[in-house]
Amino acid sequence: MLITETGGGGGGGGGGGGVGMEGVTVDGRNGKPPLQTQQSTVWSRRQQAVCVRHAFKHYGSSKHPNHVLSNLSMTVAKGTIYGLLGASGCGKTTLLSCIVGRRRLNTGEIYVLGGKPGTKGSGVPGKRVGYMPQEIALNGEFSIRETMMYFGWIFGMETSEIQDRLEFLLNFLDLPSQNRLVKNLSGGQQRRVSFAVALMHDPELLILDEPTVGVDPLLRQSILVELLLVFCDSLCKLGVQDYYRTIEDSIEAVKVGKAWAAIYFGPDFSEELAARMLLGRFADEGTLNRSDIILWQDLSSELLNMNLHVFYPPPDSAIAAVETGDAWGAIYFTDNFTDALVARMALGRAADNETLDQSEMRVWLDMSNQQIGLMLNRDLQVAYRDFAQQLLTACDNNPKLADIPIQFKEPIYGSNDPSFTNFVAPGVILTIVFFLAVALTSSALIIERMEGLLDRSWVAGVTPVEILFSHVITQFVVMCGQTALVLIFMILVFGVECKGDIFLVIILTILQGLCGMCFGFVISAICELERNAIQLALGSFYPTLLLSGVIWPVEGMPVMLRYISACLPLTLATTSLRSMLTRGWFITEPDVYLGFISTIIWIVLFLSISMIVLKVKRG
Ligand SMILES: Nc1ncnc2c1ncn2[C@@H]1O[C@H](COP(=O)(O)OP(=O)(O)OP(=O)(O)O)[C@@H](O)[C@H]1O
Repeated sequence: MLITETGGGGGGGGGGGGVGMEGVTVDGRNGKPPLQTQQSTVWSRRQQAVCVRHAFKHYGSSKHPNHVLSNLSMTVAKGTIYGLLGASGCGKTTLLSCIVGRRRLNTGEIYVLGGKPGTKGSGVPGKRVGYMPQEIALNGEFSIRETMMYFGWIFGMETSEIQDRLEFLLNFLDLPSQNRLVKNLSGGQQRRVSFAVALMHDPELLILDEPTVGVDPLLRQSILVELLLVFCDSLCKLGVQDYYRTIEDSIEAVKVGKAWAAIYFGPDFSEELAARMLLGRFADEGTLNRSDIILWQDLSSELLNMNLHVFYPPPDSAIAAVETGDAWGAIYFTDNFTDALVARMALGRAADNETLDQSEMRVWLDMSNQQIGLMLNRDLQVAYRDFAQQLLTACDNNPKLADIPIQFKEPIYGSNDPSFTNFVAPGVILTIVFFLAVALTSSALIIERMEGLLDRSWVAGVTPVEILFSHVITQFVVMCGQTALVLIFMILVFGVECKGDIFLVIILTILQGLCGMCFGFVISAICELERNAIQLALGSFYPTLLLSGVIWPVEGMPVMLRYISACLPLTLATTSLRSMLTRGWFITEPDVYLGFISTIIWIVLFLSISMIVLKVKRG
């Protein structure tokens, strides 16, 4: 068992000396006293619970390094409680994170339970260690029971086994109902749940990073007592299976070869040992004696030593009306407009310039809204054509003379009266689904990282692939719900036409959602803080919206921008969805399948980047 406590923090920490108890002060520089070093052979290093040799660790660049560990060596023997004492910021947490395989030393060696942390087969990170980080490192939305189930399953425990252990720990650590949510527990209760998680799988090495930080002296004492009970309990599991009533009987059992060791705890052992730890060097002789574990060992075999393990964001007024926004357009007819128009039609090519000028109506439009402006423009031309046709008919002329000499046949795709809604709908659907999914996942890993939960999972042996896929699977359900809502609203409520295969439309939309989720994971893996993730997600929204052909057709962009556009995750998918919705094309058309292919490529790319970033950060 390895425990850290900040020195001068009001009496915490391990007092020196005593059976199975060691206290050590960490670091080097900044005027803090260095650790004592110990010599040992490779074989003996592997026999220890923890063995650190010539450890050097700095943060920052090699030009301006912040040295935290400087030539530190320490040994924690199996079967001992080891207290790591040091001033705040001297490097205790750094050392522990190297021991549990979360960080690497710059130089030096670390052996944990016989292997090097992070190497194959070492079991560290993994279930051989129980780790209680300095932060609570628990998911507040889980109940105590769900928390234990979550970590129990990670450690490969059976549900029944977890339930038994849960009941024991609830009782042992005096925890409230297992159905209480972690976020509703008091600070001290949350710490004890965190402690229970570290003890859950009965690990060989228990690593506690300031288990009593932020708790009142009474709770501090009770946590220490609990620690000691765990320690005693683990000792008893190791070799002493028979219980003898008196010391003499126990010793006799060793003498006659019935037991390998006799362990004796005094009558007030737990309280005395807690007092010894709280008082440190001020503990009196009596407390020291009464808190000693008295051990008679048969050292005739190395076996007993080998098996000892311990457990963690206008013209006038008409034009004025447009200017003030009270009208979308102003139309002015000259005083003799009708006569001039009749003369224009009757005179034909003989019409003079004044007749031509007086026969024109003048229009001032507010074109700030392209859709309303273009619609008024089109409606005015249609109104003129209808009026001219009636006039020509009345004058016994062929009304077709009023038409412009172009025949628009029935369109192959779409209608003669295209709606802007049908043009933007595919892009809008995909943009909404994509960015809702980004919002869903862009902070997932950050929250876990900030709460310390991610660190705890790494130490428990969970891999980046497992972390990522667990998020993909759980968030996928929510994303499917969001996708269904968007499609139902767009098609059933806003009447967006769907001429293609609805099944393919749904698949492509879900794939885009998945793509958005994976992009969110990239953001969440890269960013350390939630606000950076929000800025990156929002920052990527506008360029994507403008360059993906969602609002402005890609064909209308400068050539350079078209290339950039083709490289965005939404562009080919939007073209594909538009082809399916308005043209009714099937997946055999390149415009359609390219959208699917590009989306899948983006998903794989985003997942790979997230995984690589997670792996690099974990290392
Ligand atoms: N990720 C990091 N990047 C850069 N510097 C860091 C990082 N983590 C820790 N440090 C620095 O390393 C030093 C040691 O930090 P560490 O958390 O190991 O200390 P500690 O002894 O556990 O402190 P405390 O008792 O206050 O928890 C501190 O100066 C800290 O600012």
